[in-house]
Formats: sequence, structure tokens, C-alpha cells
Amino acid sequence: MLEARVSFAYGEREVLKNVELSAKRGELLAVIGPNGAGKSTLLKCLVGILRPIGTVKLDGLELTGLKPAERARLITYVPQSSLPQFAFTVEEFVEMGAYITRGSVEEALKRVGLWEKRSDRITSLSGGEFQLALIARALAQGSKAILLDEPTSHLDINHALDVMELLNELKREKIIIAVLHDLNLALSYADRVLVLKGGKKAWEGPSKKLKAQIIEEVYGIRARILEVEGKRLIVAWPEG
Ligand SMILES: Nc1ncnc2c1ncn2[C@@H]1O[C@H](COP(=O)(O)OP(=O)(O)OP(=O)(O)O)[C@@H](O)[C@H]1O
Repeated sequence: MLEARVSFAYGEREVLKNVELSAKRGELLAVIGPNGAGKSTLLKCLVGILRPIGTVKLDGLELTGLKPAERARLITYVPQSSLPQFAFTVEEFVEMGAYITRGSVEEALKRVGLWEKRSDRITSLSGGEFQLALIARALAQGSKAILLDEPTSHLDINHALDVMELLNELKREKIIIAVLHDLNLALSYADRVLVLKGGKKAWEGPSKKLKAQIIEEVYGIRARILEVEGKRLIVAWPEG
């Protein structure tokens, strides 16, 4: 279980105001909200890239006092994807994460379906494959929690679904939190949703209970939620 309550300011500018969250194994938590709401900052505070005021506990252990290296063994951050510029092989790229063993690299590459491509240049991967390589690198670290920042943002629907299916499997053994811009993916895959607006928690709860009214208020749009074949889908229009 990851439990946190954090506030954070960049200099004078307060961007997270006492945001509380909890995430447990078996449930995928999606963090959604408009641009600038503080989603990436929240993930960075949880993993320790930024130092928040407050508390971040993983299975009861307070993480805020730990050294970055100790913390990295417990909780891993998958940043927003940007294609790498250096011509490492896929396998070398996954090995570059900290605290990994050869065995864990092989297992991680097999898990995400990139083992056959392990000797290919990382620069030759598609955006979707590169995202999977980033997830493999996080998996190879063997941490308890993986936090992903917009893991589907550059992907077509097919590859986005591949990534979400993978997260759906991984949630059984790890705590998974993902910042998602695609509200339909969030509604389809997340068990719980945390909605941020202006650095504050606007709503949190089971994705099944997220109402169109919350989406309207937070994003300043008109929205309806439809049900199609058991899935909930958001349709949106500009306000006015
Ligand atoms: N390094 C920084 N220095 C100062 N302000 C920053 C910095 N990084 C982010 N901010 C500001 O903090 C606020 C929250 O940014 P953050 O990137 O966490 O939002 P976000 O919800 O992830 O946005 P997006 O959906 O656009 O990625 C924004 O107003 C942003 O301009």
C-alpha cells in the first residue's frame, strides 16, 4: 500500500496543496486532470525526485527520509517518453536502470514482449515499443511500486491498449499509478481515479463512480458518460 499526503512548491509557487492518496496492489490508480494541475509534480514527489512537505509511506515504511538510492529500490518512476538519442541495444538500455541483475533484465524483456528485439538498436524501436522498453527498465529494478507519467501519450490506440493491458497484469503484483490524459483509457482500465485541479484533489474514487459532472467542472467542458458493451466512455464538447 502506498499512502501519501503531500504539498509542494516550486520556489514561491505552491503547486500541490495537501494532496492525499492511497494506492494498493490489485488496483490501478489513474491520476487525471487538466494541463498544469500538478500530476507530474505529484508523481515526482512520490518517487523522491522532488522533496515534498508531508509523508509518503510504502507498506508502512516512511520514504521521505530515505536516500535516493534506497528509495529507488522500492519505487520506480517511468518518465514521459522521449526517444533516446544514443544507439544502445534494447537490452543495454534496460540494463542501464540501477540495481538490476542480468536475470531480471531477461525476465523484464520477456514480460513486455521485447526479448526477441533485445539486440536491436533502441533508436529503431517504435514509440510503443520504446514505452514498453521503459516499463521493462522499471520492472528490472524489482521495486514494489511503479509510477508512470503519461505512458500512452505518443501511442496509437492499439499500442496504448497493449501498455494498459500490461499495467493491468502488473497491478496484481505491484502498486501501479499512472498519469493518464486519455480519459477513456482511465475509465476503462483504472480501478480508482484521482482527479487533480489547480494542485488540489478535486475527486477520488472508484472509476465506476466518476460522474460526467466532475469532468465538466474540472476541465471546463460539457461531457456525457455513455455505456457501450459494459465500458464507460466519455464524450465531450466545448462549453458554451
Ligand atoms: N520545474 C518547474 N519550475 C517551476 N514551475 C514548474 C516546474 N515544473 C512544473 N511547474 C509548474 O507546476 C505546475 C504543475 O505542473 P505539472 O507538470 O506537475 O502539471 P501536469 O498536471 O503534469 O501538467 P501536464 O498535463 O501539462 O503535463 C504548472 O503550473 C507548471 O507550470
